[in-house]
Amino acid sequence: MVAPLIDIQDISFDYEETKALDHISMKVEEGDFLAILGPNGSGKSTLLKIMLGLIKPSKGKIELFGVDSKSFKNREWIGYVSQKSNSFNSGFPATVKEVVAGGLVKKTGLFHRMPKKTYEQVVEALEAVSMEAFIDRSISELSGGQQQRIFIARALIAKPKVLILDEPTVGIDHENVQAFYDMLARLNQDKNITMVLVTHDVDTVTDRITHVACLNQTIHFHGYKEQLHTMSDEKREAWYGHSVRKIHHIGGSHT
Ligand SMILES: Nc1ncnc2c1ncn2[C@@H]1O[C@H](COP(=O)(O)OP(=O)(O)OP(=O)(O)O)[C@@H](O)[C@H]1O
Repeated sequence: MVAPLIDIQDISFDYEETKALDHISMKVEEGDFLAILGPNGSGKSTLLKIMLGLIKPSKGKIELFGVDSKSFKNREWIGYVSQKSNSFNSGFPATVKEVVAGGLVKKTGLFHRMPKKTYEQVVEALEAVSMEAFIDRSISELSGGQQQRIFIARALIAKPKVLILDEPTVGIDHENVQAFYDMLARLNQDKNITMVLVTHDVDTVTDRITHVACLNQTIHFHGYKEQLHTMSDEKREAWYGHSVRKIHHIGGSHT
């Protein structure tokens, strides 16, 4: 049997006084498109950072591709687009191709002329996010949504098997959010990239995802989105407090 790509085993995490995660166990399997949902402060970003190895759990362990994360070497298999990736200084002088090439694991340094192979890799990554026409543009001239696609291309150029995105649609206007999630769904289905994302766009993301994890310090539900309606009202209340109505349509429940 193939090992889960991410296997979180009974982890807890405290920031000094604050308990952020409490005995979390969950697995992400190859091909999943998982949305992690939860109210503000429920530990979503903390969980992503643990998956990425940016912070170590206070308790428990995590295996990546079947290997204990402490000895996992193939970090390039896990791509990451952080929440604030597109909120850089608007005067940032780089071109799109320079930003995307910056995602290569083996960097060739700063170049006057980009090597042909690097250029081809940049084009391929930009094609995957339908942004190849923007290759020579300055990144600072692009819209928030276009910049976010460029940062995804920057993650894709290293050929990750999993892409982890923290609220990727922040700064993207409403009309473009649908198209953005369609693009992620294509990467998931056509390029077999497993997707893990944190989002508040519950309405828009529902059609594209396969799995949902409902987090609020602990996991209140994790499974196929179609099964979410089996979650009891008490669990929903414990998970999301007063805003539970917001997510009732996922999984086919209309209560
Ligand atoms: N660097 C930090 N130092 C101390 N406490 C922190 C730190 N980062 C997060 N926290 C606390 O840990 C808890 C979980 O935070 P986290 O950022 O993981 O939540 P989140 O679900 O991503 O929130 P949001 O939806 O608002 O982005 C919160 O109570 C938060 O205040």
